Amino acid sequence: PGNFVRLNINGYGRKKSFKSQARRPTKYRSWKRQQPGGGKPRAGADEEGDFVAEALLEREKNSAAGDDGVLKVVEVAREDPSEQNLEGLLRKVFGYDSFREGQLEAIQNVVAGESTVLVLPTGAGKSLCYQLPAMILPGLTLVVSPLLSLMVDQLRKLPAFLPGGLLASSQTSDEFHGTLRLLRAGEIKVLFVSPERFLNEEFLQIFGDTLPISLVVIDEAHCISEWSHNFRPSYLRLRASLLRRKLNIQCILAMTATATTQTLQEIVNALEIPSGNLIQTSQIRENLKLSISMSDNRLKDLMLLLKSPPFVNMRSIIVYCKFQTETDYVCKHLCDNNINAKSYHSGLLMKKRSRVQELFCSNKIRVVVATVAFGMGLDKSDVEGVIHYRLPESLEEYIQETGRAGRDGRLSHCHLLFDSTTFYKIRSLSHSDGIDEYAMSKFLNQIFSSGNTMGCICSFPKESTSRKFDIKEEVLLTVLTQLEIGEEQYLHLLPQFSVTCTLYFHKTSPQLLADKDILLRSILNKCLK
Ligand SMILES: Nc1ncnc2c1ncn2[C@@H]1O[C@H](COP(=O)(O)OP(=O)(O)OP(=O)(O)O)[C@@H](O)[C@H]1O
Repeated sequence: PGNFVRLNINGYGRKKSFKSQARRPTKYRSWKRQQPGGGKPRAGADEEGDFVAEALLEREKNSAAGDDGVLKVVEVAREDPSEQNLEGLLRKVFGYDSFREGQLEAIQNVVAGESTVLVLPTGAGKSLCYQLPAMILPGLTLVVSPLLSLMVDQLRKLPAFLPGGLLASSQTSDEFHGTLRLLRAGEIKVLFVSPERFLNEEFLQIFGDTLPISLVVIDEAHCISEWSHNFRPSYLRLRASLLRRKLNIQCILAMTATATTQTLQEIVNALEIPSGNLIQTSQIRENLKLSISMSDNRLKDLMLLLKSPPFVNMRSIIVYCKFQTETDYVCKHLCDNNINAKSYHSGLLMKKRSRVQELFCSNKIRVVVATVAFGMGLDKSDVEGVIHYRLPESLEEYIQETGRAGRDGRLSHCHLLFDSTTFYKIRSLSHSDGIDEYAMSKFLNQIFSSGNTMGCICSFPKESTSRKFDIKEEVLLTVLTQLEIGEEQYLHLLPQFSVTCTLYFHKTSPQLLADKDILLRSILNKCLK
């Protein structure tokens, strides 16, 4: 007693506590061991680690299947990126006969070093538009992606001959340095990065002058816009001026399936993309038949829908719900009524989620009842039906989710169960991102109060700060990010972390140490004593 303090940086966290020096359990420990030069896989590696490890293992198998002819085709396309030569590369490496609409133009732009926005519908083949250039371009291709599961999925799908790596915020220092070694050895050509990690000091130090970057790809670029359905505050730092200044980036490829005119404008402005370099094909999916019905009893209507044509004859259906509990509840109801269904949401263990996805992809489950977590990165071409059990919160969200159906081009059906209670709830929530001047000034006061002047570090537990000022966590982060990236840099955001740990002080008391070290002092201020 008296010589230790429990830190709970976010006001909540893992139940386990870790003594100083002890390595905290990692999501990716097994990953590093699968990398060239790594050791044996760890017994009991955790779920997400296994997932990443599998992706890398699969890639290793793929790369063994490469052949010398590829290098020749790459060389030819590099010398002269004509349609014919790029098609040669497409056939040799990807096994496709021809480019789809928008692909060739995007690839030729990028290879010529021209920043481009690519708006293609879901499943139209956007990934190819950076994968193919990455083989030709001399430097590294960086891909910023909003979700770890998306990054893992894309890493898994990289063709042989295109070695990839991944940097996400939850990696340990060992894993980070493992990827760094591979990068420096030139063993990584495409690097996936989370937006939180991108452009932070540690990240910038990696590059310096030694690792030239040929292309930055911003996947799901609509996350840049505060008006999009999926705004991510950390995407705000993705601006052309910053990229140029900090990493000497000249060419950016922004990709999205769903962007309104306003969102597109924000993307183009932030990334300084010339107006002529917008490639957009029709976002209308002609093969999707959309329908809607008013419903006072959604569970009953869902059952009816699934038991009547056209849904009764379908092999693959996704039912989208809003909440995890709703997902489980609806799924149980379907199973009780002899419908072969499984639920999928981010509350399930990664292993269980992969299993559900696998069973669905191999047509062993007919219906997946899921939250929005199921979909991004799902590339099952023959999903025949998508049912919205709840109203989506925006049109873009609806387009993304219905976009999972009919990726093979065959006629597919999407039905929305509309109920007025959800509608009014969503309508009132749509104003909840607002923030009044009083709350804002109280929050700013706390950040810049006399104790927190220049050169000081302060930390905010997200949950309690959000409660205290009655401002949503995402809005808080948006405000902080704006203070960092505006014309004047008022503060510098350090990476977020959420762990609970116990520190033991053996000789000097924490208070004495705190007098000498501002970091320790501000950490101690947040501790549960
Ligand atoms: N030129 C092509 N010819 C045939 N198939 C292609 C071609 N380009 C891409 N594909 C295939 O189309 C599928 C969808 O591609 P991809 O995952 O890149 O789509 P996407 O546009 O990123 O979709 P989403 O926005 O839903 O993630 C993949 O299976 C891919 O292999």
